[in-house]
Amino acid sequence: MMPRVIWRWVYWSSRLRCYWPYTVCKNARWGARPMLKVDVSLQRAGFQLQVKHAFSGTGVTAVFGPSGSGKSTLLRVIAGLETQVSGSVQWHTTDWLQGRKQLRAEHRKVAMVFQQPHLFSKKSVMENILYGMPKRGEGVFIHPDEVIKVLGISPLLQRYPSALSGGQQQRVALARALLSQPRLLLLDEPMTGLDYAAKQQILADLKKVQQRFQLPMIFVSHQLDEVVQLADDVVVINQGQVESAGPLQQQVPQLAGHSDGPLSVLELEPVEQVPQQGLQCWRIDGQSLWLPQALEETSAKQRLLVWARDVSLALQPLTASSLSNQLAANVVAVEAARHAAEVIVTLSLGDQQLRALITRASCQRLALAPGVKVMAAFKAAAVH
Ligand SMILES: Nc1ncnc2c1ncn2[C@@H]1O[C@H](COP(=O)(O)OP(=O)(O)OP(=O)(O)O)[C@@H](O)[C@H]1O
Repeated sequence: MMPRVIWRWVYWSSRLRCYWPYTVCKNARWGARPMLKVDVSLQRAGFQLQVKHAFSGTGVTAVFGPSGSGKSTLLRVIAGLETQVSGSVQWHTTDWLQGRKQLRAEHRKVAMVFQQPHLFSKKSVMENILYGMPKRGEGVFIHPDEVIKVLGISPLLQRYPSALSGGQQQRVALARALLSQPRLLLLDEPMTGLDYAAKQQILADLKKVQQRFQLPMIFVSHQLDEVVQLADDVVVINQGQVESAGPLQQQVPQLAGHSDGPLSVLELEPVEQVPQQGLQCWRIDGQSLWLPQALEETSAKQRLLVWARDVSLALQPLTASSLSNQLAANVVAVEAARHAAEVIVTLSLGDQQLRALITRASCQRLALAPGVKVMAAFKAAAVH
């Protein structure tokens, strides 16, 4: 009989996720709280990359910025694919770059997924995904069966790349990257050129991969919806330098500065309620939102990108309106917008913020000021 004290220890330590086999396995795989420290410089004709940043070694980091700002170059530096770089890149306690001395790309255990899937045309999907996998069991933490299941690619395994759509090819490239057993996954705009449905599928796959394998990811994008859906942290790059960096919610104003104007990112709680007429119910600040059903049903929290220009405000609930989603909120601040005739009204929804871009004239007519209660309405946008 195991003494009661040991049972208690096993029970509580596993509840607190500090049960030793868990801790040992996790640390053996990723190291305790790994971090990627980058301090590099790279000179090209008409362009200089000068980046100093400590990337989180967990979760998903988005590298966001305008075209030509150096996002892909930075990813290639991390992967070890740029020879003309100097400085330092350190993964946890291992130097990948020191001065001009580089650890070769294949020794970094980093996998990269590019805009183009680069599959072997003469190999089947199965052969493609097993291509970079270590031969024996050593160091194999991600099993092919699991990847096939998570990405739902079993019907494709016997096909050849020429018989796959662009989205399917990219999912195969992702499977191959995962089976190379990387400690870090780099994604360089993997959804470029895909249609809406294929893009949503890849986004859903990446979320599942992150949840299932807990693999740290850095992905490059200049698409705001991708960043909002995937990223825990955001690094904004401009003209080869880090302009700002931090958790997604903190970076919302910087993201707005490089996109189509002010916006909000709302965190929605799922509600156990049967979808009605293709709409699914979500909860925010104790209020309901009905939004078009996501591609895949989920019981997890979701993020919703709301453009401030799509939010309208009223002092009373709107009736006889096509706008079905209305939320009661409080005005927190009224600030000048880019155009002199407009203002940005920041509202609080519990501990979250929603921004509305309205005309200065409307703001005065409604006498909006901090503390005023309003109804905020916006068109239902799909949750992904
Ligand atoms: N192989 C190369 N040789 C010379 N210059 C290059 C090369 N690749 C990129 N550049 C230049 O380096 C700069 C940064 O390019 P990079 O591809 O990293 O930007 P980016 O932010 O990823 O852009 P995009 O979002 O358009 O892909 C640009 O000025 C680009 O023209």
